[in-house]
Amino acid sequence: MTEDAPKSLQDARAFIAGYIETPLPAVRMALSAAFGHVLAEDIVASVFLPRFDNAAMDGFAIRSGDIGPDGAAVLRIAQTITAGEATVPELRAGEAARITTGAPVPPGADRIVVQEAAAVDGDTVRLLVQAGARPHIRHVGEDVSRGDTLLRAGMRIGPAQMALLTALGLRSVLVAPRPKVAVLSTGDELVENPGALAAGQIFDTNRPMLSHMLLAAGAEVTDLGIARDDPEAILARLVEAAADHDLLLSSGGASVGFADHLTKIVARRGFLEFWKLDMRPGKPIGFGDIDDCPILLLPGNPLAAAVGFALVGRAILARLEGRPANDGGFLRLPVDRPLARPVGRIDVRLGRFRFDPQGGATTVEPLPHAGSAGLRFLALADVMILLQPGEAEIGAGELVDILPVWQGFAG
Ligand SMILES: Nc1nc2c(c(=O)[nH]1)N[C@H]1C(S)=C(S)[C@@H](COP(=O)(O)OP(=O)(O)OC[C@H]3O[C@@H](n4cnc5c(N)ncnc54)[C@H](O)[C@@H]3O)O[C@H]1N2
Ligand code: MOO
Repeated sequence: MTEDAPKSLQDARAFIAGYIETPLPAVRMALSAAFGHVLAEDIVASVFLPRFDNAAMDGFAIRSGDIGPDGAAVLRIAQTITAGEATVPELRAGEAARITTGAPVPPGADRIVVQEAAAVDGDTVRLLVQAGARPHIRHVGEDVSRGDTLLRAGMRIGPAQMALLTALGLRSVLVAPRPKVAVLSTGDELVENPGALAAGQIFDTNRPMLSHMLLAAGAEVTDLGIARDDPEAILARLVEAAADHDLLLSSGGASVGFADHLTKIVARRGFLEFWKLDMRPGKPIGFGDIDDCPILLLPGNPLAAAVGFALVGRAILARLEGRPANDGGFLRLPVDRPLARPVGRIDVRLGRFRFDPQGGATTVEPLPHAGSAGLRFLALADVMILLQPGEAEIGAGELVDILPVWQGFAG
């Protein structure tokens, strides 16, 4: 580590933004396979949406000139147009076309009158157009014009982006590949579930937790299993994985105990860029590389591991995918009760949304802080709350930084 290695969370995130300068090389991928990936190109519309004028309501397409001064029109039903119709004859004066929502508007027609305002009698229809009634036509290009830049490189393809790209008719897109992340748990006390626990042993909870946090964040996960507290065994697994992964993630052995080997391993084989941040839980977080593959050392305490992943791990993934490491900062919500302010370091607390039944603002209710080894309240939490250090107490209603515990594809 160098003298000026980051000590604060903010500096650590800024460091990562600079450390991972270039995103993973972009790949062209079938649109159908691209869900969850981050765009590596701007998307510029090559078509208009809608592609043709179409009816916004079920009813009758007419010419406004046929409406009398009293708003009434009696017209001959000359054609029926359903959605999907390929060729539509022109609508002449005195004619109406029965039409369904989404069907192409016939040339000559300039408004749809809803069927609720129509009385059909054989092949004629009597329509009553209310003053100020809307024409109910969706015009070519009113949603998207050819040449519009719709999505920017760095945006993730979620369900709505998928719908838009599909509507444009794109077959493939240029995206960042999913970062390949290898996850290793370390500790002599750890046992895989299912399995039998002997005295002093516990189930490895960090690996399933972190793996699913990674998957939810859009990564591809390799399970490296559990390594004993043996530096050579740990190193061997990490070196092997470094060859074909974009990030290594370890948990446990990150602190100062005589059986904590991770920082020494990284410093020996690669370079330890930073270790120990001014925050709690998550203090012994470390970051460096092994054989040029970035490695994030997470503490063994489950809450500390979750906090470290949420605050530093997601920032690394963001950079690998070509997104900013600190997507516009944190969300802020008012806390529902006073809280002691930490001194000299960030305190990360767990919180739950409180929706006001009277329709007032949503607030955050801090959950009890039961130490960084606890799992119970993490399982009840919606968010992590970042309490910035300072003097004055945090008052009820004061805005605090929050970030989701469980984040689906959102940076
Ligand atoms: N003398 C000091 N002791 C400790 C310090 C310190 O500064 N000085 N820091 C404490 C803090 S803060 C944390 S956080 C922990 C982090 O320790 P390690 O990263 O070295 O983790 P371990 O010692 O291996 O384990 C800590 C704790 O977590 C349990 N654990 C580990 N891996 C898993 C897993 N995969 N699933 C579930 N639970 C796991 C482990 O059994 C321990 O109970 O160090 C403090 N100590
Ligand atoms: O980082 Mo440790 O979990 O604060 O206790």
